[in-house]
Amino acid sequence: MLFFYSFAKKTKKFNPMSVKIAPSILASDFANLQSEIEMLNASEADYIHVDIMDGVFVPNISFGIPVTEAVNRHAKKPLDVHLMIVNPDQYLEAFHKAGAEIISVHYEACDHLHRTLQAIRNLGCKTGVALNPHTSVSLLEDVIQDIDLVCLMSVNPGFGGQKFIENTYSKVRQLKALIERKGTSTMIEIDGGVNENNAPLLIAAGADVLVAGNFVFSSNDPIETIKRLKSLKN
Ligand SMILES: O=C(CO)[C@H](O)[C@H](O)COP(=O)(O)O
Repeated sequence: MLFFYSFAKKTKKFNPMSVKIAPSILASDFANLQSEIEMLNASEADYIHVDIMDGVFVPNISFGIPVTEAVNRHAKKPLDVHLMIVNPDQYLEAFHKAGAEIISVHYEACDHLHRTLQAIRNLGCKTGVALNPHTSVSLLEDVIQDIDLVCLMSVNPGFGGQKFIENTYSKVRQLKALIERKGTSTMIEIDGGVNENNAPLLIAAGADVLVAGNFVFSSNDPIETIKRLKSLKN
């Protein structure tokens, strides 16, 4: 519970009963990043989702440490940093210093996931593990107690604006069952193709955090879109 409230400390409006929304700035206007962050500050978003892509782990390059640091300078919401990179251990400290509150690494990119999670914890950040669509949640059985947030990829990582993969619902239910069986307070985050049609089903399956890129930033009124997503019930 303490963990839950510490995430909320930077958030002005906070309703513990509602799903949390993490707009992905991958879909924002990079030429106007400061005003995009100020828009998110004024919204009901819970986190700012920051996608780091290296062109190796995923077939796209987004931005890196200096941009994350610049975002953090203006952000009044916690940064939820998703590392889609190889050798994440090498950059954990740099992203911590750049302002990350949650650091998610990919299961598929870590040879020694337990060690990586300890390193994230030792920096004082919350630990996140992202799973590609083909990766089974059962692989987290022996490490779930060390994970604050599991990010289930509902698209193949690398690009915004892709179609949501329907198998995600079943993965959310499996992960929820694992978390309940192990008695951890791990949050379930969904990333990719989230919109107001699939969001209620994801919430019903057990999702705690919804990442939304294009659905928010391509809408006519992103602040209103975030509010609508946040008010959705299962
Ligand atoms: O991780 C990502 C892509 O790898 C993005 O965060 C994700 O795609 C969100 O964007 P959208 O909501 O537009 O799908």
